[in-house]
Amino acid sequence: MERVVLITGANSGIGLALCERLLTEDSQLRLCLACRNMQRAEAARSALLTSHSNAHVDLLQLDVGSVQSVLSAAQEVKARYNRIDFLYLNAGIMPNPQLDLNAFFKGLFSRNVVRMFATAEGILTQQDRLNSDGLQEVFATNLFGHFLLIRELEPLLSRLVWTSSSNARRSAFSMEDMQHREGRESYSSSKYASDMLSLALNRQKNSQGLFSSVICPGLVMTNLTYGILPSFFWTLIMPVMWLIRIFTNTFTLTPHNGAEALHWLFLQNPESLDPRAKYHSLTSGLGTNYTQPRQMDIDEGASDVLYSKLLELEKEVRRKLSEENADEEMSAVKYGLLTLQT
Ligand SMILES: NC(=O)C1=CN([C@@H]2O[C@H](COP(=O)(O)OP(=O)(O)OC[C@H]3O[C@@H](n4cnc5c(N)ncnc54)[C@H](OP(=O)(O)O)[C@@H]3O)[C@@H](O)[C@H]2O)C=CC1
Ligand SMILES: CC(C)CCC[C@@H](C)[C@H]1CC[C@H]2C3=C(CC[C@]12C)[C@@]1(C)CCC(=O)C[C@@H]1CC3
Repeated sequence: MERVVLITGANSGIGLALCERLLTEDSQLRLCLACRNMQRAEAARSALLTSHSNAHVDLLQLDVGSVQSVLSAAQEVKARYNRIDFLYLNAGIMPNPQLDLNAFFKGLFSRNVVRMFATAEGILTQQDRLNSDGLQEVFATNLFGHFLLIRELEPLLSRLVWTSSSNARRSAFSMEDMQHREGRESYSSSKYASDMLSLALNRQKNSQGLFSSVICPGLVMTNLTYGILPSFFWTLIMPVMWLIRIFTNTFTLTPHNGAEALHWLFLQNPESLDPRAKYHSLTSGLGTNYTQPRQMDIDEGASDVLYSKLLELEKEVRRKLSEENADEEMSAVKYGLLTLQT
């Protein structure tokens, strides 16, 4: 039977590499590339069809950072498919990243140097902003849009896989400020929230046949990392990166390597997976790829609280949206009446 796989943020980086790997694994697959920019989506589709000429590759317009776009895209998915075998929640952003060079050089000579290279703890901050839905952009894109998509598509779903990060950190997340309006680690906070949400989804939905997993791709050279340091700089220091890989297997570096755990999960029976584990893509000093589960630092109770808070926020945004739509209808009627009178 043809399996249907939907991938958000599939037009570049790890998402696109995953598409390549899945098509190589199963040529009968129906892939749906959910992207915000259709030109970039078309380019990705062409690239995939060059290497897999008979592949079924569909495109879906989806901006996960916009409530209206998620709701419209979900309608479209329901019209097109009667089930989604795998939903990869991969789209993500890290806007305006700032590297603290002082902390980086201090870290180089500390006991935490390997940890710093693996997680970027203490050396990376971001500047976030409000989007047009009145939500923090990083939270909306990396977490809430995906949550809404799952809620809309729930009856069609069986497997969810989140692209999280080693940068996800408990101390960056606050339940009182889940959108991270206050701090400067919105990326870390959103990724920790996705880890929690995955656990909550497993607790709430496993009995109904829905399973969720989280992965960490390691440090990968993509548009996201080129936003932290320019691509020429990364190319320049590539020999150093290969050297560092001997000490930390988290420097996966290529999108293909980074997609290792995403691909590995595609081959696993969901019942055999640990809902409290994050599955890491790792690459050894000799360049061998493998997947390793590592326990996440998460409370089950807290994950349930986050789940309820997301449900509340969902209600609120839906109410706001229907009020806005009603207002628009009213003014259209008023405008129509006015033009009729004149
Ligand atoms: N690179 C790394 O080292 C690591 C990456 N990750 C995570 O991996 C995931 C993939 O990122 P990566 O491949 O590195 O980076 P890329 O920037 O190459 O890929 C991100 C993808 O997400 C898409 N995207 C961003 N915002 C939206 C949106 N609002 N709606 C729909 N799609 C959107 C991008 O589309 P567009 O091209 O239009 O911008 C792009 O296709 C992210 O979740 C990231 O946080 C985690 C750990 C490490
Ligand atoms: C000499 C070089 C190796 C210096 C590079 C220093 C930093 C730019 C990087 C060290 C650890 C990296 C890292 C990320 C970005 C680049 C570093 C901060 C991520 C935050 C990228 C996105 C993620 O999700 C996790 C990565 C963790 C490690």
